[in-house]
Amino acid sequence: MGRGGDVDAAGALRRFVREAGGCAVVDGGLATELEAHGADLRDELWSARCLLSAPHLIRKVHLDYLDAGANIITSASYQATIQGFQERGLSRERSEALLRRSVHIAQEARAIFAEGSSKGPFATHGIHHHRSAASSARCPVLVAASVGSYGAYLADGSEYTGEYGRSVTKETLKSFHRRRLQVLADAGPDLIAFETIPNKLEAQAYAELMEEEDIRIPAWLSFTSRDGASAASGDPIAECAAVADSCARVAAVGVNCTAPRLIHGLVLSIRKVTSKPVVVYPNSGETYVPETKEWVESDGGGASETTDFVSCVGRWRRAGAALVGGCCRTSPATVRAISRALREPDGDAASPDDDDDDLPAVAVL
Ligand SMILES: C[S+](C)CC[C@H](N)C(=O)O
Ligand SMILES: N[C@@H](CCS)C(=O)O
Ligand SMILES: [Zn+2]
Repeated sequence: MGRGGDVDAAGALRRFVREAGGCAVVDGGLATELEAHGADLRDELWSARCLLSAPHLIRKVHLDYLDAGANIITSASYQATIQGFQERGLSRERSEALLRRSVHIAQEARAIFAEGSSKGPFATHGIHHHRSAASSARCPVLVAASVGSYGAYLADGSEYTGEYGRSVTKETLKSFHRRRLQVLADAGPDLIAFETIPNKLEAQAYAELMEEEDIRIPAWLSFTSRDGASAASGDPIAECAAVADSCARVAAVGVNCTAPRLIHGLVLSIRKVTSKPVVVYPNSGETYVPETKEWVESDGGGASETTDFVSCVGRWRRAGAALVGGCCRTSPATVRAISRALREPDGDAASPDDDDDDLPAVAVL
């Protein structure tokens, strides 16, 4: 048994999910919402660029997601790496400070939101809004430190293919992520979100790093998929989820930045190999074009899929999802609708889903 043998990260997250009403709301796309507010992310650093140029905008977007009912907000560190910043001429110290800053900005937003909430239902940071049930005092907001995959750093869209080349081994990935993970963990987030993972190798690297660095902060491992059966690389999703299941420090496992139409089947496949909470935060269903860093409508869905996104939330929950949010090209409006859908009687786990027959019981629900 590893050093994490006495850790029950999944149990702690299950308690949080229960406090949140049985299914927690994760925020929506951060980078694409920054873009919607005018940030230009056509850059190798993508959203991490805003840590340098527009930290106030990052805080605003976090606040918008909190206003929309998010129980968990995710830091702007997805594409923030020490290597990426150093390639821009920043010192190691400054690079590490920017990583810490990403977590602190989210924590600042949470504090501002809490202060506004305590002044009454319509007083949050001076904006008249409808206080959501999800943001009740009973359920504290969690800050997740985002760790984007090695593919994110490559800035070539390989978080959607998992094609890192033969020379990239598990050790390469561990040494790439090690210091970054230490710095982010030291900044004091409540969770670590290893997200947009395209292959099993990177999941193994993360699980080993959590043990070797004795990271006590619960983490989730969230994969991308293009076919609904495997991670982007072609590694079966069940094998990827099993890696997460075998690590006591991993609190949840799931899928993000994947088309909504693939989510239901992926949740069912993941549930077959783990009783850890399942997290899903699909993108809009559009496809990312790395060369132009733009999104285009997909053949199989696109805009109409986005419209249907929220109507699927109850079904995903009945399939076993315990944390639901949005990824790229989703917005605070999406998160508000998810939050409402989960609070509706129909959004609960009471009605059995035909597809769930052969699945183990999940304690969180
Ligand atoms: C999740 S993708 C849309 C992030 C951006 C990508 N790594 C790039 O730099 O092009
Ligand atoms: N947390 C990141 C994920 C990108 S795939 C974001 O929302 O920008
Ligand atoms: Zn995304």
